Amino acid sequence: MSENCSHDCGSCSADCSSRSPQNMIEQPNKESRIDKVIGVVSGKGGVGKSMISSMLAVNLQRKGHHTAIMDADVTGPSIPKAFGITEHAIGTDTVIYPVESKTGIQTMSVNLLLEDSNDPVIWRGPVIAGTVKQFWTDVLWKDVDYMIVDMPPGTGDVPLTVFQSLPVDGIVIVTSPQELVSMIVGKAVRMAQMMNIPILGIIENMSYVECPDCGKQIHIFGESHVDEVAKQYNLPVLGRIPMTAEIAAASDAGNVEELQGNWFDDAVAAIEKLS
Ligand SMILES: Nc1ncnc2c1ncn2[C@@H]1O[C@H](COP(=O)(O)OP(=O)(O)OP(=O)(O)O)[C@@H](O)[C@H]1O
Repeated sequence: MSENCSHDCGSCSADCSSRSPQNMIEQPNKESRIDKVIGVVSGKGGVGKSMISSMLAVNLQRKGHHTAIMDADVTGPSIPKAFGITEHAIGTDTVIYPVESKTGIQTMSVNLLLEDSNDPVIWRGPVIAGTVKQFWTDVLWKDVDYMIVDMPPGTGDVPLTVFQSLPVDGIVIVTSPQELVSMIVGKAVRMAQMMNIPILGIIENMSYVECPDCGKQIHIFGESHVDEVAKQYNLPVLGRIPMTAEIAAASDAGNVEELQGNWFDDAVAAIEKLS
């Protein structure tokens, strides 16, 4: 325990004996039902974490599970755009209702609450972290089998809040071949261990480009090191997602629910095993 311990574990990440993460878990809205919560994390921005979060939700929903996405990336919210959601969330004095995507995935994002979704969110860390907490406590999540939480990149205030306040059942780490994979995975692993949260595995995005003529996989960022790193931390690789024009176009046009492909099968199976 730190000499200056204020006994407020919410503002401290020290791995000490007096930490009891379970005690800090917030209660969801009393009418919500949320079974499993899966966090999607990455070491830095732009590796495709939001795209992967969206596709995990899309594939789980396709398999008949009631699915939700919480966009905890408050300053860089991308979920409504990926799903083509333009309406605002509505609420009463006591609850906020999530907005449903075309296939019925329940979504909540700060962009659904802003008057103009182009407005920047210029809030300090504790306000952002408080917003994410409210997404859990004040939103009425109806009958959710799997909630995917799209985390902001890194290991800052908001991931810490999510890990401490939400009963996260597992995390998926997203990397890309050009990242310093070993260091980034190492940090995510350590954070999850400190919070006692299981790691389901690693997904490598933008792994390769496939030649449209011969089908050869071209590793434009160089050979991947994800296998070595996965072995080092004893984690499975849950997917290698190619860089494709279809993926880019679908997330830009709000059509992620129309994307086909079996790239997420292993990750979905790992999530389903949580039940
Ligand atoms: N496999 C892929 N193939 C093609 N485009 C992709 C792929 N993955 C992601 N993209 C595109 O890259 C951009 C960044 O992706 P995304 O928003 O999911 O990243 P992110 O890691 O969530 O970023 P941030 O954390 O900065 O919000 C998006 O325009 C997305 O459509």
